[in-house]
Amino acid sequence: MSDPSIFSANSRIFTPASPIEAENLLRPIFDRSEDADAQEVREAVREILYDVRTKGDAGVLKWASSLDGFSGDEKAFAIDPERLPVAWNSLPGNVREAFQEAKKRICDYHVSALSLLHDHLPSPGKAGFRLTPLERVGIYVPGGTAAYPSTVLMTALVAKVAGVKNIVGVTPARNGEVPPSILAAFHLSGVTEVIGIGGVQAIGALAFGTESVMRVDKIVGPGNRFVAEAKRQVFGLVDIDMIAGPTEVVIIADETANPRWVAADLLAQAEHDTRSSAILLTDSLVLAKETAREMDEMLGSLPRSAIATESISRYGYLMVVGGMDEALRLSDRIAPEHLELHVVQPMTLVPRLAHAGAIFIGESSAEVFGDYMYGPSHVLPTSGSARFSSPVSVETFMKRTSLIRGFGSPEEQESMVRMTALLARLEGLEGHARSALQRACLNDKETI
Ligand SMILES: NC(=O)c1ccc[n+]([C@@H]2O[C@H](COP(=O)([O-])OP(=O)(O)OC[C@H]3O[C@@H](n4cnc5c(N)ncnc54)[C@H](O)[C@@H]3O)[C@@H](O)[C@H]2O)c1
Ligand SMILES: [Zn+2]
Repeated sequence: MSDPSIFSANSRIFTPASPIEAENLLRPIFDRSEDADAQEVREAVREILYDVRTKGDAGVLKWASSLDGFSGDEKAFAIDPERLPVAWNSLPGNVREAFQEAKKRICDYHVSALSLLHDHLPSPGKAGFRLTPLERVGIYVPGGTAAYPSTVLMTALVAKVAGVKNIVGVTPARNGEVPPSILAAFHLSGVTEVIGIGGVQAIGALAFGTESVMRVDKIVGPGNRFVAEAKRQVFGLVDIDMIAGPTEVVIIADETANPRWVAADLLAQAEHDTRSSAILLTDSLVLAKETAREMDEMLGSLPRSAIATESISRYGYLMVVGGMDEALRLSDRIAPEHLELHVVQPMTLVPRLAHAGAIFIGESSAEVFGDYMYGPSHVLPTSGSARFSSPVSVETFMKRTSLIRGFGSPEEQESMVRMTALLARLEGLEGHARSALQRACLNDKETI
């Protein structure tokens, strides 16, 4: 653990002489999830999931009580739905107003995203597809060390807009209680089925089903490394949105950027978690030095300075590179969850960047607004997975069914019968060939 009183962000300024040196310096951020404890986490998760799968509610109870101090029986898993509106009404008026505004923006964005998705119903002789919402989805809301009601809105509202009928919220009770802000957020999102258990045992209950928890089709939502590993292990039995790792931001900035804003945005990311990563890529040594000075000053009064200092000292970088091209290349290599562009003409960089969960264009578009107020979900691919996966969206909660409606003409049919039978026999599947041949319009079927 770094000592916040002697740490200086200046020690995190790097001036690599070559692209390969820059990549080597950044290597620790790629290994954040694979530290010495990774194997232990996998084993611990396997044991808990085994208990839940084989013992049902008794398995859930065992781990909820030993890990989270849960007291009560399995009837206490489900939270009385009448408590949700009570929790909502207990929030101060200005907080309710902010939540309602967030809800409006999230719904507006996802309704418009949904309007771009269309079924393609096939005309005779064509193929198409249909999109259907999932029937039953579990929304995991983390709650081990802090309450994240914003995550309820950023997942459950998206599921609602997508048309999911049954949404079950799961979140750990801390000291026997689910924070009222979480219950209030479920109420605002229209979720009435809430289960007050968390961690691996909750993921197991959702995936396998127990006597008191009905299994779901998909589990969505972030969580700590135990939750992420549990989702990885149940994937296949149910679908999952992604395996969320520690959060990160990359800021690409030129000499025109405001170092105070850059510093504030780096620290906002760093305060999440000791394994968060906050990275500045700039072509200006002056900006890097001023940003370091601002960070040191801000860290002094930040309530979570111990966490932020720890994450900056391990995974924070103020990297001075040879030019914007190199900054863009490194950013794409990192494929950050969040990418901010503090440069003169930020829109010109967007087409040149292929990999990021969300791009915040221009220095006014701070990532923290994305956590709460911009419409797109703040549940985004982390740890470089933006190279191959997408943010939570309406499509997360939908699936596609192919629709097939015959061939366009007797001639086409005849030709397809012939080719299908040929390929089926090549694969040794005579039953397939005969099934196709049943549809032949030829006079002499045996000649095929
Ligand atoms: N990406 C996002 O959008 C987003 C949003 C909010 C939070 N988060 C992340 O979610 C995470 C929240 O973590 P958290 O811990 O506060 O809550 P959590 O709900 O993810 O995890 C708490 C649970 O972990 C289990 N657990 C704790 N120690 C364990 C052990 N030794 N063995 C087995 N299980 C154990 C407990 O059962 C507990 O209920 C953070 O990493 C945070 O950064 C991400
Ligand atoms: Zn954040």
